[in-house]
Amino acid sequence: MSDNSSVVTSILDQLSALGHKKVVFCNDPDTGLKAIIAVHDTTLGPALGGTRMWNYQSEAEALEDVLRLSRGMTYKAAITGLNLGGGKAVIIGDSRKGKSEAMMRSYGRYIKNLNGEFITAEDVGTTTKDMEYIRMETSHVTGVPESIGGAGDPSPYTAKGVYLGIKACVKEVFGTDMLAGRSVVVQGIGNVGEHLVELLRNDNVEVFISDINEERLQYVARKYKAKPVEADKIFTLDADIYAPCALGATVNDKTIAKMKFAIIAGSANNQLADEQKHGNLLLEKNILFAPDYLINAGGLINCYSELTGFGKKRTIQLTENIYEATRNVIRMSKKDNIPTILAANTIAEQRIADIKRIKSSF
Ligand SMILES: NC(=O)c1ccc[n+]([C@@H]2O[C@H](COP(=O)([O-])OP(=O)(O)OC[C@H]3O[C@@H](n4cnc5c(N)ncnc54)[C@H](O)[C@@H]3O)[C@@H](O)[C@H]2O)c1
Repeated sequence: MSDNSSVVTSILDQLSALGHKKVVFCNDPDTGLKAIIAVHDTTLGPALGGTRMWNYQSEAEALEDVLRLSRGMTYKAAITGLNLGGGKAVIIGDSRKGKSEAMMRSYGRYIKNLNGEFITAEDVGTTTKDMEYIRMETSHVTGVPESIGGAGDPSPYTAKGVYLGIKACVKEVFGTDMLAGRSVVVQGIGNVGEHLVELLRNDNVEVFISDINEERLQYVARKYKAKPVEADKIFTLDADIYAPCALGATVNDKTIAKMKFAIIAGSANNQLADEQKHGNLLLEKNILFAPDYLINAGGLINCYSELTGFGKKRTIQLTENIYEATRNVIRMSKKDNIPTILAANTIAEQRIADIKRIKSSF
């Protein structure tokens, strides 16, 4: 009895600590589905966030991930000016072997039961095909294939936003946003990473790449004339920019100590292992950090356009705003001598507070 109650208390404590509204645990033995849906905040609109499928070592690890990721979505939508709240979901399992139509449709039925409070899209380990299965059960899904009326793969827009975020940082550090002659390390050359490598190589940037998938590493290296690097060597490289495009928490005590980069700007969510501590450490080391949720919003913008019916032109316009939004955050960080992540959080929180106020008055 006491064991159980302490587990319940600790889960609810975790929700309170990050300000979550709701978490739904999905368990369907018939299809093997084990998922957690987290709704962080819905002040600005329905909570939209991708579904990640990952082989988590434990349920506690999966819960921690979904809580951190869903909070990030609230901030991402807020700073991007979208009328969306923040949510995220994780499915526990191996995306290469553990998926089936039945599992995805079962998961879709859990989303349906949330009556529009949560809307999903792809993330690491899920594809447009999975979104198509979810769509068979609920309309609360985006990122479905273009052939059935969706906005398709969000990754090119995410990569474009990251590229513009890099340019905004380069302008700050080097006085011009021309990228030719600069060097960038792209960690993780999956959907977003590959598009980013292409954009950078088109600008004659020297690009180093690393990925745990050796076959993919060699393929991308050949295709774009990028330079493969062993995973454990990247943090000591003498390059201008580090672009994390794999998983989170790669900016931590150990890696910061080795870094000689001038800029960190990539697509991975939650790059700082500890926002406060590592945001400050980067400020002290004079490494300019582009807040991840600000510059990787292109994919969310694409989903928003699908939801609202705005179309590609609007997606491109909103994605292009990322350059100026990044410059604004850098300006605020310099003026107040605070980490860029803190500046971005302040702008996002202010928008949420302002809209909460008008919604409560009439
Ligand atoms: N796809 C989007 O539109 C989008 C939008 C916003 C944020 N993101 C974030 O960007 C990141 C990349 O997304 P994606 O869609 O390209 O995912 P992906 O799964 O297509 O690619 C991730 C790549 O990282 C590699 N990888 C994993 N661990 C690694 C490690 N330790 N070192 C080097 N490589 C490693 C994988 O092998 C894979 O090739 C994720 O963190 C995701 O949450 C993606």
